[in-house]
Amino acid sequence: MVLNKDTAKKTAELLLQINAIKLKPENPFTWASGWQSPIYCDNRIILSYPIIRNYIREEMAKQVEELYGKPDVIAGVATGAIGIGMLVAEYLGLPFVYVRPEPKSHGRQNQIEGQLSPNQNVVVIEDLISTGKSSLNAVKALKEAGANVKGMVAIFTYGFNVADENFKTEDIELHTLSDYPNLIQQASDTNYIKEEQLNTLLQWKSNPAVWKP
Ligand SMILES: O=P(O)(O)OC[C@H]1O[C@H](OP(=O)(O)OP(=O)(O)O)[C@H](O)[C@@H]1O
Ligand SMILES: O=C(O)c1cc(=O)[nH]c(=O)[nH]1
Repeated sequence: MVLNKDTAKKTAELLLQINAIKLKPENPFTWASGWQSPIYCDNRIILSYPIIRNYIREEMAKQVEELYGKPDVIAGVATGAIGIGMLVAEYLGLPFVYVRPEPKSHGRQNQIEGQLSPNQNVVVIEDLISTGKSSLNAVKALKEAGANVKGMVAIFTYGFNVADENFKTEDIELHTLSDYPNLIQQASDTNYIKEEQLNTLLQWKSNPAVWKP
């Protein structure tokens, strides 16, 4: 759920400006879920732009504070949200941990890196939600470590039903700076996407799990 319309529009505009939105309908991207997609939103690129990453950091930090006050710890979902999660934690003056997809196979065999104690209030930072599987896998690890997961703030969501259902099942609140409708609106207003590409994107969005070029 998008909390602030202006932030949603501005974030979409910035993602387009830094070419974080990639379109490849003829030779689709393979997503973490295994889905084939004509679009890829690479939020990692934000970290390469100091002014834009400061904007994203501040908007995420504001949402964390507005929704949850001061949690004890900020957790970033590895690897995409380690950088931005750390920036949000730094801005709020809070401790930071990051959560691997699975425990490391050597060393200390940690899945959660950093210091986390049972019963601490944690807000999770994620860069992007497709199915929500990666983020909720991190939530599961945090809960198993005894954390009190208050909710999640992410930069972008495609807003798929499957993700909504997954978050509902796990009883985790999700807020995002921007989402797919805002991105598409902004991309068509600025002629970033052509009509033919827009049609592909609309068709893909109606049934992404089985879409083929
Ligand atoms: O909602 P989902 O279907 O789980 O997909 C979204 C996830 O995919 C990306 O991570 P990726 O697995 O590409 O790894 P990375 O963060 O290490 O780049 C992204 O950073 C999310 O964590
Ligand atoms: O689902 C994914 O793997 C995914 C999609 C996307 O647009 N961006 C990203 O970083 N990951």
